[in-house]
Amino acid sequence: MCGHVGNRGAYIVLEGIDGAGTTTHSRLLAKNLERLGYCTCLFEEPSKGDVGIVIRKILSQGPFDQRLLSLLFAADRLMLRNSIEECLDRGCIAISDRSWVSSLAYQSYDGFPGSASPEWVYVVNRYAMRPDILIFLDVDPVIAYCRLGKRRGSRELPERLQALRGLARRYEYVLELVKGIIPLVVRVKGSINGRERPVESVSRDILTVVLAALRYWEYNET
Ligand SMILES: Nc1ncnc2c1ncn2[C@@H]1O[C@H](COP(=O)(O)OP(=O)(O)O)[C@@H](O)[C@H]1O
Ligand SMILES: Cc1cn([C@H]2C[C@H](O)[C@@H](COP(=O)(O)OP(=O)(O)O)O2)c(=O)[nH]c1=O
Repeated sequence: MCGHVGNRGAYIVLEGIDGAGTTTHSRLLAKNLERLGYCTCLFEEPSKGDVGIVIRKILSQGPFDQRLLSLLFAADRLMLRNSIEECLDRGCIAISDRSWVSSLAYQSYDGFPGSASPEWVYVVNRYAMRPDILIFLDVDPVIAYCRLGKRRGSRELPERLQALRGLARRYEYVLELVKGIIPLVVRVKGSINGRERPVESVSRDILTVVLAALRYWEYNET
């Protein structure tokens, strides 16, 4: 997996359990960086392309074999790769709502049918882009569960909370695994002591981390 640091732009990925705020904060990060004069491109996984559409349909229909999903997700992100590289070649910052790190966590969670080993998922994603910065939004599963309920306007099933807890544990394991692969892995608190944290505080923390890394890399390139 290849990284792109310095004057070729940077690839930043936001990760977390469902409801952690990856969508909200990838958009806010792009907006904040643009305001500071950086050029950005936003990506999301699953994508809005043909394979991404198939994945979303499968996800909406209930439990599905995770090994098959791993392959679909890997194909979807390989199709995104050219667009991400083009963005980086222009010296822009590519920001992605999720990456293969989601696959390591979700598709290896044994609460879903046909779960795969993280090692196999990693191999399947051999040609996926390696993020330069991984921001993990650390949100209490209960808070995420309540957010998901609000989003749908109804209470989520109790099994959903159990899955969120299981996925949070998978992420802990996966973050340890990727520490040696991704140059910068940062945990940002999306909730504190089981309480909501204002969106603005979280996005300020994310921006601070990203700017520090970009400036460090820019400085060390020249
Ligand atoms: N501190 C926070 N950070 C991000 N989202 C928050 C926060 N507090 C409340 N929210 C709400 O939680 C929801 C997060 O949704 P979203 O960004 O789609 O999460 P994800 O993409 O990780 O599932 C949004 O409706 C947002 O308004
Ligand atoms: C990228 C990726 C996502 N997913 C899951 C996480 C989410 O539940 C879902 C993405 O759907 P989405 O509605 O975009 O959720 P979110 O806004 O929380 O990102 O797909 C995987 O299981 N594996 C993957 O590799």
